[in-house]
Amino acid sequence: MAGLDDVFGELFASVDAVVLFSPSGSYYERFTAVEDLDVIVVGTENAVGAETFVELPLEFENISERIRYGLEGALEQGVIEDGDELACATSVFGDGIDTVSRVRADAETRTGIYDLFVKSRADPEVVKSVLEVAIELGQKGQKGKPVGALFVVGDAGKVMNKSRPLSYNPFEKSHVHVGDPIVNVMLKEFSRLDGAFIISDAGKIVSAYRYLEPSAEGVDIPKGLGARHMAGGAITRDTNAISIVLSESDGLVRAFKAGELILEVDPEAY
Ligand SMILES: Nc1ncnc2c1ncn2[C@@H]1O[C@H](COP(=O)(O)OP(=O)(O)OP(=O)(O)O)[C@@H](O)[C@H]1O
Ligand SMILES: [Mn+2]
Repeated sequence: MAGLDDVFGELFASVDAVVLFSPSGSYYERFTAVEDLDVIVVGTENAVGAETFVELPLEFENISERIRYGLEGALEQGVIEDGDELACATSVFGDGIDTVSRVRADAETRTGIYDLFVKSRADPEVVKSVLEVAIELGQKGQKGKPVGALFVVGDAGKVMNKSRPLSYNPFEKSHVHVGDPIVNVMLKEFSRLDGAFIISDAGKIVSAYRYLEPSAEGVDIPKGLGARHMAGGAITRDTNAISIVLSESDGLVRAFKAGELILEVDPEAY
């Protein structure tokens, strides 16, 4: 007679690899002890020192997004192949892993998020820090009111050439970098004012209050978004920068690269 093991076992029978999302050390060890099993760890950091590790830029709250982005990174790194069957083990309710999803890797559903972090001109840590600032700003707003903000990251020289100042630049003679706690406070404070922040590949804040003047020709951003998003999208086609935009009107954080919308997250979900 077939038992539960047989029925649920189909979820992980003959998979090409097991993908563990942020496992504990002891949980991971148990998998490495299984013979002939490919184990991939996905997370914001490699806390278990896994041999095969794929870094997530942020801990996606939505499980299907988390899995999708994890597998996209795994595909990009070449640790899995298009069409592979994977048992993805994640935590949905508690601290520990409590759920297994069987997923087939699909190179066609590629979003480009992995490129955004790993293959941009800017340092991945810089991109991650700016995304965090935008998400935090989206959660808290300015004194409780929703705010918008536009961050252009990388290829700063060219971005400066395609923009002009709206006001004096408070970062003119400073050498401050994203990620410094004080800078995060400053960025949030200045976000009340118009224009864009320009940030270098290494994370130096080059300028605030920049009015972007990219050519918007051929840039296709979702309908309903206005000038901030258009400028933010277009500058990434005209230069090798990426941009991260917090919308004052719908509260979402979006990232653009090469003129395309790559990522859309709701700050309230973090
Ligand atoms: N070319 C630009 N460069 C820099 N900042 C801009 C540019 N165009 C607009 N902005 C900034 O975006 C703000 C909002 O503009 P707008 O409402 O048209 O954008 P939006 O895409 O609808 O963004 P939101 O969703 O935040 O309203 C402006 O007040 C200005 O500070
Ligand atoms: Mn608007």
